[in-house]
Amino acid sequence: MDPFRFTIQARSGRARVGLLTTPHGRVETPLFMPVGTQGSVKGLLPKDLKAIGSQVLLANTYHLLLRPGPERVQALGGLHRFAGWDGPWLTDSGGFQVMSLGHLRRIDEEGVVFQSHLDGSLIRLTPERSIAIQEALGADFIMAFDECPPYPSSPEYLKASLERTLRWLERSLKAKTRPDQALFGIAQGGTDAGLRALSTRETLRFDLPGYAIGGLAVGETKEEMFPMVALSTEILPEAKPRYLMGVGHPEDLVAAMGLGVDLFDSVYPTRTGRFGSALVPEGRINLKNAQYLEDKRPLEEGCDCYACQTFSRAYIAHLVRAEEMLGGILLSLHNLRFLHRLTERAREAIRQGSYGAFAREFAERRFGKEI
Ligand SMILES: CCCSCc1cc(N)cc2c(=O)[nH]c(N)nc12
Repeated sequence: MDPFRFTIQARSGRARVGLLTTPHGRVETPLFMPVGTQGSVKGLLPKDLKAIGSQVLLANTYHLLLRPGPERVQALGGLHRFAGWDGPWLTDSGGFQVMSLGHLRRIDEEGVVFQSHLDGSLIRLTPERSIAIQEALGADFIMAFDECPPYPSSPEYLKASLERTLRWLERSLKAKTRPDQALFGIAQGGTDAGLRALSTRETLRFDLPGYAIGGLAVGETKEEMFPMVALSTEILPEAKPRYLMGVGHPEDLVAAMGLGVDLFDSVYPTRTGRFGSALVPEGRINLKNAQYLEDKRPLEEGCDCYACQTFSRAYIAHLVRAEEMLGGILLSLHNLRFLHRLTERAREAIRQGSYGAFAREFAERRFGKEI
């Protein structure tokens, strides 16, 4: 039986609730995936991630290639055993991080050559090697090796790049050997509607368990991004999960879920938490601001997370000012719980057939008044 069945449980407009079966359990979509770049979601224990409703974690092939190395992770039982998370894992293919982190030396038909950001050593990544690494790491969802073009890029560059990504997808698929891993293709095309449609349609020529919308959330405006998301989900098949890569602001999740996106990831909630900010329905509060030093309220009234149930804004503001680790930990925990509660409420609204009302209520509270 297919280890990656995806069934639609409910619909409300273009939004949908899905049930996605994996070898490491069933998950409900739409869902937000915390990013555990080097095999850990910074500062948070796997048991606490489970407690706040995290379902799928992400890790970076690029980072784990550089340190500790896929062979070591494989010898130690694979990502699930190594990192103590028994739910589903997704690994990105490495190309994006090379272009955003590594010192890219060359990109050609074969793949990319980059200089490690750790020790400057030269490393080659190809579709075949990316898949071999992801197979050794043992994630449930693996990504085809792609190029995420820089923003902005010329139409000529976007077209040549998406065509190469399609050839790399074919090579990624040919290199895949494990039936217990789901390979997602990644559509590109930047913010050019014609090229975005071309890349999405050509990616669909490969019958895959899921499809990612790549090349967005790379610096373009929301006005440029969302028409591409809408165009993508109009073309992508209803019956397969859609993954919008790198999107993690609450308002963007609400808009994209309304367009039929099922999976999200972003470092935003944990990174902004480490920098001292909490996500709240009205937007974001920065605990470095002196106004919170005597504020007895929780980060967010009504939030059920450990940070909100146990501590005041005043205490967390103190921790942030004192540069205590616990400050970033509590804020990361709350911010992830905030996004998981948002997707939980979204799923309930979809089941009730009232996603439109849910999105309007969210927008009124988020944009209706200043904090
Ligand atoms: C662990 C991080 C996963 S998402 C990283 C990411 C983020 C964004 N915004 C775009 C892309 C993309 O186009 N391709 C790939 N492989 N990854 C992307």
